[in-house]
Amino acid sequence: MDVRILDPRILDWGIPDYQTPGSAAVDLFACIDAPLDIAPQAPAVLIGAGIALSFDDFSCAGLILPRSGQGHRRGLVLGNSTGLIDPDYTGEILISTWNRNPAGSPPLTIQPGERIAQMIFVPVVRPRFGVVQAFSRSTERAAGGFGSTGA
Ligand SMILES: O=c1ccn([C@H]2C[C@H](O)[C@@H](COP(=O)(O)OP(=O)(O)OP(=O)(O)O)O2)c(=O)[nH]1
Repeated sequence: MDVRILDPRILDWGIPDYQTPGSAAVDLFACIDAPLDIAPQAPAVLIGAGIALSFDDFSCAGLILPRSGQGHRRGLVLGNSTGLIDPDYTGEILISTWNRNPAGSPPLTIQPGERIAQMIFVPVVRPRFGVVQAFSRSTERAAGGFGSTGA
């Protein structure tokens, strides 16, 4: 996969980490010029990750996820819950950054180069839909969900 480095500071912040063995994810850095305050419950802010990708083919996509520590401990999560990077997208990867803490909490300050999210790559399956009136195969679960099997 080709990557364009749109912000040269990425090279100092850790592009070698993109190949860390054992890590499933690529950390994404906040490419901002100065510390950025994000108020609790304010509309999500788009922060550039300083990279653009060219996927080798359309069999893979990227998913942007929160970092556990940032989200659980600090309250810094994604305004879109999960970001989907389509394999035909060649623009800068953007991180929808949201402070989920209660109104009245102090703002969260994002530092330039801070790792605010992470991205994984997943295979894409493209099932061919055949439109039917009823399914020919039955299952034990059928339409049961949302706790239908117990707590
Ligand atoms: O967190 C994100 C989510 C999306 N994108 C980029 C890559 C993605 O391929 C494109 C479109 O995202 P998506 O398909 O989720 O957006 P949409 O709201 O469905 O708009 P579109 O009509 O552009 O598909 O925006 C990001 O950079 N970061």
